[in-house]
Amino acid sequence: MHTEFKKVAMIAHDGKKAEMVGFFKDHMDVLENMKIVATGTTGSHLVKAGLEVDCKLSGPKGGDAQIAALVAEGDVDAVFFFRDPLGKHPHEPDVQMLMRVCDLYDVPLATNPASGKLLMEGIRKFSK
Ligand SMILES: O=C(CO)COP(=O)(O)O
Repeated sequence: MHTEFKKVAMIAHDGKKAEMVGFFKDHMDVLENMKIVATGTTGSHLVKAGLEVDCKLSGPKGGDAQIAALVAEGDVDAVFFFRDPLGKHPHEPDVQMLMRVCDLYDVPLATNPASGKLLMEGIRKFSK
């Protein structure tokens, strides 16, 4: 199991971006000690909220696939992916692939804010 958290990925579907920004601000104390990578549009929102973020392509243009590749390479230690279960996503195969790769490599994946909070508390504990 992952006990060292150096880099996390943050991704949110459009209907969840506001919640992701709030979540990001609420956990600034943990995140400021970490590298952050994000899909393009999510990342641009997070940059505005105040931290350095490595912004990949937008999700529908391949951003989820880029983050999946980082997970497969062992370069991402946890994924926060706030999904919108009511939305339609043209890149659903990429979304499934990212989640599958997290399961394949046993990388923690939080797909909603409630599980995100619990994962962040775990990261906080291991980072002490
Ligand atoms: O589509 C996404 C996740 O599947 C998110 O991508 P953006 O952050 O570019 O909107």
